[in-house]
Amino acid sequence: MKLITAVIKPFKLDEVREALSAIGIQGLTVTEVKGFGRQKGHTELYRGAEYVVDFLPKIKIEAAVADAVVDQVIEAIERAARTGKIGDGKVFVQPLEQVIRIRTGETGEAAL
Ligand SMILES: Nc1ncnc2c1ncn2[C@@H]1O[C@H](COP(=O)(O)OP(=O)(O)OP(=O)(O)O)[C@@H](O)[C@H]1O
Repeated sequence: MKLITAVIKPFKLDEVREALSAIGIQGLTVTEVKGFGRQKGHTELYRGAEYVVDFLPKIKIEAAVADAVVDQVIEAIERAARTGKIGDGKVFVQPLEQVIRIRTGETGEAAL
């Protein structure tokens, strides 16, 4: 299993969620975050307003997925979140040791 973390532009959240649902991803955690990439200190347009601050609002998405679908998930996020402009975000992939569904005690991929 892998934990896929993506940091995306907030207005892309719906498209990314739909793309992930379409390939059968059943669970997702979403957090409002702030961050910067290589364009630190530059301006970026966010909902019509220009930001000249270092930290820009972003959305962090976390999905625990089976190894077999990792590539599909990355492709779906890339396709849905890309505008081609700076700040489109990043996808991080980490090994995931264990998942436990608290209600049933199921573990591993059965708990995803
Ligand atoms: N190395 C990193 N570590 C942790 N978070 C990062 C890192 N790089 C980017 N992020 C997060 O991803 C968000 C979007 O990154 P961003 O797309 O600006 O990266 P970039 O490398 O500058 O790419 P681009 O040139 O397309 O803007 C940042 O605001 C930050 O929250």
